[in-house]
Amino acid sequence: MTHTSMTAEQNAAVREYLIEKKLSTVKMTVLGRFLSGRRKLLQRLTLGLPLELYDPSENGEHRMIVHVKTHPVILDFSMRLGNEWPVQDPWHHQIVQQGEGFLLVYDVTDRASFELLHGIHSELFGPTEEGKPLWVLATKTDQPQQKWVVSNQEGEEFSKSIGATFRSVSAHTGEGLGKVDAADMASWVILSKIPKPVETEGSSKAPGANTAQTRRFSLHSLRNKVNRLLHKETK
Ligand SMILES: Nc1nc2c(ncn2[C@@H]2O[C@H](COP(=O)(O)OP(=O)(O)OP(=O)(O)O)[C@@H](O)[C@H]2O)c(=O)[nH]1
Repeated sequence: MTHTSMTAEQNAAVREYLIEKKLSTVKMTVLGRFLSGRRKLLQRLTLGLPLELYDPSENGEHRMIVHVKTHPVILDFSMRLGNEWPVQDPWHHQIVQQGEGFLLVYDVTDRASFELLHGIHSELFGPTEEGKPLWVLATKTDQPQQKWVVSNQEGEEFSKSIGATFRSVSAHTGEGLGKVDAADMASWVILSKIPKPVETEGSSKAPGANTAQTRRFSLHSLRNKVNRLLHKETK
């Protein structure tokens, strides 16, 4: 699955949440092997910087404003620079807990970077992360086919097995790293932050959500729940 559209009910729920919240921040955690291309990917996504340009202020933290249903949303990305084996680093546990959405990045020309994602997911993710949207990003897809050691099919199968959305991206060409892609991510994370929507007959699946989060929304009860959440957050 590379992209799923939101239903009309889900779109309405997100719109309603944003009207009430005025300005939302979405915290994204970026995980992957060192040199897998996370930094360049974030620089492309948040600054539109081409591959050759270097941002001297780079520290693994990136922010951008996107517009979701015309409302501004701050996307706040965190990653750890140059870390070989993230599961041994307590800081990673912390950013996973703080994350509201996750980008699991591998380099299509580096099998170790793909294998590492299995370990990252099984060791860093627990019940608290259930229902938080995940994306598996296959990067450096501009590289010639003969350099690829992980096919998109393999990437998609892994992504599906962990309930994530698969995307093929390139910091070189900008594939999958436009403002529209960022706004789409923000929408799904916002939807996942709206608590306990009521299940009605039928279901619709959000990217990255497992079957436990497969729901449809009753707008009336959702409005009450959003109000309750906002009331709690402003206390
Ligand atoms: N061809 C190609 N090269 C890329 C792409 N993204 C990153 N690279 C190259 O891959 C190398 C690593 O990229 P980084 O973004 O620095 O990787 P990182 O995951 O942040 O790794 P650390 O620097 O160790 O934190 C650099 O030489 C980049 O120029 C891409 O989309 N296409």
